[in-house]
Amino acid sequence: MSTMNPLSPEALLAAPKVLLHDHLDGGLRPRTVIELADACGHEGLPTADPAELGAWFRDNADSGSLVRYLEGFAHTCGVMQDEAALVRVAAEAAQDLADDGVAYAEIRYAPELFTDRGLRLEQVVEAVNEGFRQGEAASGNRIRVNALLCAMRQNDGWQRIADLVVRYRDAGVVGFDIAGPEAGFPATRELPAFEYLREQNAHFTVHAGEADGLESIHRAVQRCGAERLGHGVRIIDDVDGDQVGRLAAYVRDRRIALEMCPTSNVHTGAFASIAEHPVKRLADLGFRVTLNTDNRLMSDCSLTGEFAAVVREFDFGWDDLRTFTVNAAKAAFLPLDERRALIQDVVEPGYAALKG
Ligand SMILES: O=c1[nH]cnc2c1ncn2[C@H]1C[C@H](O)[C@@H](CO)O1
Ligand SMILES: [Zn+2]
Repeated sequence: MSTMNPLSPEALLAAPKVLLHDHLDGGLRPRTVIELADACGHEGLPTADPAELGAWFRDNADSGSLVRYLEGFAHTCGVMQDEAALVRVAAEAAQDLADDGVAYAEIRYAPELFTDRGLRLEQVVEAVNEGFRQGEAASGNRIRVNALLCAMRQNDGWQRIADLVVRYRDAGVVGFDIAGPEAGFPATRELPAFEYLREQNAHFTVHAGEADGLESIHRAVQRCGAERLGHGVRIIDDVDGDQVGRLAAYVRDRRIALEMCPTSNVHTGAFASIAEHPVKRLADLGFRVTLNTDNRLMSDCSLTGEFAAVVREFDFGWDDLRTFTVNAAKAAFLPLDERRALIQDVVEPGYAALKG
């Protein structure tokens, strides 16, 4: 650990960060949920007090079950059913991440969840893009944001979302994902959507190895062709001490990024505590580990906070945090020149300055 510059909260906030796994509908400001609910007539919020509502989301999320965790999204998606709301939520997300020291983010959402009041999928994508552009500008362009579009694994019609990803590939959408409950909804349920994306040379990540085990990771990587894994934490089940099994070795050797979200993983019951999280073991074994937020509202977290939590628990130093950030920049769904520029012009100088 560097003794030159302590890993203070201020220094961690200032460190340039790259965020690959953050859900738009999991990151609203509590006050915005309340104001939008008022404006659109969404009923059933447990309280109209922002601090209490934030605590309610957190308590609901900290349930030990992914299915329970996902229940909180009814209240965020419920208030995101018109274009103005989507623009606002997306703009605020970009600003909040910029204020958290995030230089580049890929924010994901499922367009089909915002069509209850008649919006078309294209209107959803365009409104969210507009919000990201507004948020970038409002932050003084301290951050750049791209979108990932999710299909919900329990719903049919993943191909429609894959089509949107290809259609908007030059307009701020850089990849595809599937989200929602893992158990009972394998990633191979609509395999042709992934085959289509590969045929189109489009990028995708897959939520796997969070609630379900190694077989879900095997399906995502070997059947679907995932370039990154959402969470992927159960890959640790294929590791015994320093013995790395065949699937884990494949994931490590192909540099398939693990989008790890420690606080969220504790809330959904993947691990009992951050201390039991495999982030350090996997990093030591050479996996392409990245640190992420998942759902900033539901898990009451920030990327700076996730950095602080793993520093506290595992004694990571500046070099480790720089490695996690470079890993994320390398795994971003950006063209190679832009990934290199992010690393050389933003990440490396930022950490060099902080390290002292
Ligand atoms: O950690 C997660 N695992 C699986 N699905 C998730 C997770 N966090 C959020 N989601 C779901 C709920 C959202 O409505 C959806 C799209 O952002 O993705
Ligand atoms: Zn997620």
